Amino acid sequence: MNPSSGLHVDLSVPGRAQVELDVAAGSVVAVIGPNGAGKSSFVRALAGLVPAQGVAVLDGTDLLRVPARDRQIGLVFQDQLLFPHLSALDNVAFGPRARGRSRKEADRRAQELLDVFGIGDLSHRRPRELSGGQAQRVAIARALATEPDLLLLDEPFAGLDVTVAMALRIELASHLATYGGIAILVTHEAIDALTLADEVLVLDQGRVAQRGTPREVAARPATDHVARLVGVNLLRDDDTFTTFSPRDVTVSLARPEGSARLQWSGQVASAQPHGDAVRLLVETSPPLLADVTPQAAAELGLAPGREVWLSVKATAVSRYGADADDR
Ligand SMILES: Nc1ncnc2c1ncn2[C@@H]1O[C@H](COP(=O)(O)OP(=O)(O)OP(=O)(O)O)[C@@H](O)[C@H]1O
Repeated sequence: MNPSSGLHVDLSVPGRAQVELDVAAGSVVAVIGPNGAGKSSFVRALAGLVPAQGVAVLDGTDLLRVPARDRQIGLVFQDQLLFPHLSALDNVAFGPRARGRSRKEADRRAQELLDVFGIGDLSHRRPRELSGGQAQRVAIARALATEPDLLLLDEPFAGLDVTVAMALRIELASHLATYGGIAILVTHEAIDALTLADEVLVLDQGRVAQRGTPREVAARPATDHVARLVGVNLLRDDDTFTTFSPRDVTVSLARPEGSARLQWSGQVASAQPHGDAVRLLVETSPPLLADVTPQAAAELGLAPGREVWLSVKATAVSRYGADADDR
């Protein structure tokens, strides 16, 4: 990597986040982690919305030394609202105009972006005349319009209808594929981390718990949270990790016979449809996922609060880490 391109971060928001990170130009980084892990504090520090110590050097310039309004950054945050008195087109054209583009050129660019995000025909509408999903598309178009070197997206799909979120994800993915800048995306959804990102940054209690490609993080999650997010179960014994799929977990109401199996008991915390199955989150220690058929869920009364036993065959688990043979 050319030392003057890309992003080098070593920053601290005292008591909230401490992050060291190097990102190559053109990369998309997904930031994941449990509630309160410091994800928002980290991206808001880059945007200049919360005070931070340290450095964040983007293409040779330390952002933390640049006033927030002068940072070449596109923001899509839930609370960074659209200008209510401007049309969708004017909201998107605002940035390019403010940076000296002619009105005609800025409007042309804004219209192009609204077209890309499938709302070109709504360009004359004010924010209050748009649905949540449409307004969110305008916000993303606005963030991209200035061709920022760094794009920060804090849960851009939160609160949207599943279908709208999926469509927006696809549009954003195709845009990010050709975007030359760096994008940092905070998300609670595994699908974002796995499909949109080149790299995943896992935060936990304000610290970096893991970094890697989506494939690496999914194959070898370092925290319970990530394991559940990517849909595998993770047990940790010092430096050895054991993983198994929720599909390989047997759920029963009575303690399973036979000692050759790993087994746990706990209360069902949630039961959600998951493809053809019902995915249970069970409050064992640590919490585990189990997939059962809808028929089994109904027969066993697997609703939140139900006490169950979980078991898994030794042949269904894989192990990795210092003491495992690492296959
Ligand atoms: N304005 C604030 N002042 C002081 N502490 C804060 C403030 N905002 C957040 N915190 C604390 O900083 C820590 C990190 O919070 P942050 O919002 O960055 O986490 P997050 O990973 O984005 O969480 P979530 O997924 O819930 O949005 C938490 O302990 C939180 O309570």
